[in-house]
Parts: sequence; C-alpha cells; structure tokens
Amino acid sequence: MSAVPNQAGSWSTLPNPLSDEILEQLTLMGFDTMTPVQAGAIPLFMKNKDVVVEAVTGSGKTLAFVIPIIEKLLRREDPLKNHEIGAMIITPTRELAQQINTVFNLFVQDHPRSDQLKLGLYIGGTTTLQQDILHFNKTQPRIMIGTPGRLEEMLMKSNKLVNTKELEVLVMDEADRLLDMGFSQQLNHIIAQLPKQRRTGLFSATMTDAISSLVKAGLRNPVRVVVKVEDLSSKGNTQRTPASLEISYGICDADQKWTQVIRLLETELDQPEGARKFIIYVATCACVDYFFKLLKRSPSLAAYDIHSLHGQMDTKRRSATYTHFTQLPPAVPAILLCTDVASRGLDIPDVDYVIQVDPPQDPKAFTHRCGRAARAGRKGKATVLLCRGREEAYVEFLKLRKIPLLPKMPELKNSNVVTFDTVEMNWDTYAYGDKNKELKRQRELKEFAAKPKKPAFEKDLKPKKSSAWSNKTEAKERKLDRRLKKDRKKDYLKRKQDNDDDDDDNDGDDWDELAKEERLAKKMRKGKISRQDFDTMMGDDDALDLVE
Ligand SMILES: Nc1ncnc2c1ncn2[C@@H]1O[C@H](COP(=O)(O)OP(=O)(O)OP(=O)(O)O)[C@@H](O)[C@H]1O
Repeated sequence: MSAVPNQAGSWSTLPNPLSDEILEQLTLMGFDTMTPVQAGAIPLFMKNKDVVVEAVTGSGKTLAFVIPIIEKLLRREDPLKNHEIGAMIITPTRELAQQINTVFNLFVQDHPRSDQLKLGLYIGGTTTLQQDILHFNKTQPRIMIGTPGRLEEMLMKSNKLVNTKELEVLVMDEADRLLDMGFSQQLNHIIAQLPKQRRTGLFSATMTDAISSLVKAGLRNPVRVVVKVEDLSSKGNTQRTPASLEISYGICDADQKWTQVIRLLETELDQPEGARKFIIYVATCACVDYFFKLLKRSPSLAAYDIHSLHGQMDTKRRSATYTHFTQLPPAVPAILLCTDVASRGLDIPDVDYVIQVDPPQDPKAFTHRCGRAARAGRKGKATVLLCRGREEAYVEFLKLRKIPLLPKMPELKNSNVVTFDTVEMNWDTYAYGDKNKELKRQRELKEFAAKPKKPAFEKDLKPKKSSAWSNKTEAKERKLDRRLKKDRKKDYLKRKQDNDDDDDDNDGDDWDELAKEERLAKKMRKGKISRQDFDTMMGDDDALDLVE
C-alpha cells in the first residue's frame, strides 16, 4: 500500500539547524520532510522546554525525541566522562525499548563522535542485573534505554555505577501506559535520582488525566503538543486515529468470530491487491497459544507465515519472533497473533491489517492496536469483531471517544453465516503434536482401557440424594435383596441349631446335605463347576444319564 507522508516542511526550516550527520542520515532514510509532531516538538525540546506530546499512532513521535537528544548531547561544552549519562528513555515494554535502541543506532553507529552517543539497552529478561552492570562498566553508555524495573535497579541497587548529575534529557515513551502498568513507584524512584535541571518529555498517542501526577512530579512548566487529525466525514471535528486508517467492525455470534477471522484472511489472500501482513489481537496469553495452533493447522491459511507473541513467552523467543516478523518482505503473507504486549509503539513495517477478535476494555488499547497499521501516512485497515447484542454498543462508545468506526466490515456484509453443526467427537483419536505428550497419552489410554470398569471412588457407589428416580428404584431393590438374604441366613442358622440339639441323625444329614447343595450351587453360579458336575456331585444319576 502506498505511503502518503503527512508533511510539515523541510528539516532545514527548524529554528535550530540540525547537524550534517543527522541530516545525512535522514536523507538516507528517505525522510525529506518532517511530520507535524516532529515540526511541533523538536524546536520546543531544543529550546529547553519540557513537553507533553500527544499525537496519533505512527505519526513519527520517536524521531521527535531521538533527534533533539542527539543534538543536545553533541552540543555539550564538556564531554561526558566515565559513568556519566546524558539521556534516559523509559518505555513500558522490552520490544519498544529495543525498537527505540534500533532507531538511535541508525544515527549514532557511524557518527564521528559516537563515543558521546553510546547506547545502553537495559530491559531485563535476557540478561541478569550483574550482566547489565558489567555491560555498563565496559561500554560506558551515554544514553540509557530501558524498562522501569531494570533502570531503577541500575540506578538504585548498584552503588556509584550510573552518574546522573550531567543528565540532560529524560523521556517517558507511552507515558500513560507506564502508569497504567503500575510503574509509578519505579518512575518516582528514578526521577528522584535525576537532576532537576533537565528536560523531560512525555510521549503517547493517548494521554490521560492520570498523567497529571507524573507531570507535577517530573516536568517544569511543560508545553503540551497535540497533533490532531481532521475527521474528514464531519467538518470541523477531530479524531484520534490516523486519517489513512480505515476502521470497520463486524457483528456476529460469539462462536462465529474465528470463522469470520479465517474468512477474512482467505478473502484478502485471494485478492491480488489484498492485505498481506496481519496482526490479530486476542485477550489472553492462553488464547494466543490455543488459536495459534488452530491457525497453523488451517489448510486454507497454509500460505501465511504465522507467528505468536505474548508476555508469558520467554524473552529470547519473544525477541526472535518480533525480529523475524518485522524483517519479513512485504509480499510475504504473514500473521502475528498476539496480546496487548505488542499493541504499543511497535513500528512493524507494512502491516496492512489489524484484526481485534474481541474489543479491548480500555479504548486507549483500541487506538494503539489499530495504530499498528496505517503508519507514517500509509493506508491500512483495522477491524473489530463484536458479539451480536452484548458488544454492539461498543461502536457508539468509540464514537464518543473520537474514534470513528466507518463501515460495517465489507467482507461480512453479504455473508450468509451459518452456525456450527453439532458433531460427536471422539477425543481419543486426537493426537498431541508433541511426541512425548502423545506417548504419555497413549500409555494412559491403554491403562484406562485395561482397568476394570468400576467407579473411581467409593463414594460414587452411594447414590446421591439428588440422583434420578431410576437410581432410587435400583437402590430400593438392592436393599430388599440384602434383607431377604439376611433373613434366609438367620433361618438357616436357627434350623441348624435346632437340628444339632435334636437326636434324630437323619434330620442332621438333611441339613448337611442342604448346606453342601448350597455350596455347590454357589460354585456353579460363579462358573467354577458345570451343571453336569453339580448334578454328579449331588448324586443325581438321572441327570447324568440325560446328559450322556
Ligand atoms: N519524517 C518522516 N518522514 C517519513 N517517515 C517518517 C518520518 N518520521 C518517522 N517516520 C516513519 O513513521 C513510522 C512511525 O514512526 P514512529 O514509530 O515514531 O510513530 P509513533 O508516533 O511513535 O507511533 P506510536 O504512537 O504507535 O508509537 C516509522 O516507520 C518511521 O520510520
């Protein structure tokens, strides 16, 4: 999809001219003009103003702080000495910190004064605090980029490691998210370690009222920079999402959501000019794992390179997935299935389409998720699937938040979706993909089949009070049967006792005979002897004859 950059004049129009090396790098990147947020924020930052910058996703906020930081450090009269840092950038996620590090690196790696611009990335996860301390001591970074927890540890726990007294700039990217994620304590600890004479910048596409506490604690007379987007459908109004982003919604029953997702992916693939790179957001890490397997096994999606990303994955895998996905050529059909861990700030080139399987509770998350497409003026699409009835009001809710949802999802408009048929499933036939898990499952199935089928627990034998009527009848019958047996035994013992007391031998023989008969009958019932054996042992010759 073609890029339509939102231009705001040439770099040369900035009141404080940029250094040649920076301009050269911008030319190399093909960035001839500034974006509005860069034109608004860079001069203020350079003029020693604190800034609170709110501009739509993909509008170029990163360079709005990267460029002034580099320029400020290069213009220092006294170069930074060992252990001294000049700037710190705090982000809510590791991926975002890595991305900002990459952007800085484009400008500093070949810079003739790179010793004053060395980068240190501190995000935890893949490295221990000890390793990060070693790295700091060895490389002596001037710009620290990281997540709040690890940066706090570096400043507080390791004595005299980081000297902050010369720090010039502090940036909190996705500042509202830093607070939402409960990092305010770490942020306060970090800010307390920094000199008051510094510049501070807060950046996000969605600033909230909660940010005011951070502004009070960390900023001095800040200037607010808000870059608005005109809502072309209603004159004079503004919106919080990029103009080049087309947002639609689909309404369906809850059990049809994934049918619709797959349908949409198939439809785009069938079109020569259709979207190729998708990000699909789901609510939880477990959903990512589950639906990742499902999508991978869908034959109609075989052409897609499918990846998953969530916060419970180990950092190495997260990082490898993220790098791989960002580096895929635009023409390769690809899907990233993820949670909100990948919703903020990530600049993944050529994402054409964002699908939200469920609407997020926080409308800010909606804006950031959609904003992974249509970056830097490119065209992009975003769709949210809403449950018929209970989620339909979300459309009005977003309108109030200045997020216009345009048409209903065109792919869904003419679809005649039928609900799923009920199918009897034999789960025993479904194998695990993992060999070891499958071996274990097979073993357990065999063991289960070999076991006599009786209730697992004794208590299962006792019918529950609330059991069905037929069960109650059976229980009554069993009780009656037991009582009859008991009565017969009592009767037998009584008569045997009477017989023992009696002098009449014949009567005694009769009872012994009866007992013998009963014992043999029992054996026959249990299948230990045949009817023929029984008759023979009881001396019934007629019967023997008959059998012969
Ligand atoms: N002056 C420019 N001209 C053309 N493209 C630019 C310019 N500045 C930045 N870009 C490109 O715009 C894209 C988005 O930039 P960036 O990631 O800084 O956006 P953002 O405003 O921080 O978005 P988000 O709110 O999602 O974090 C990037 O791919 C970047 O390379």
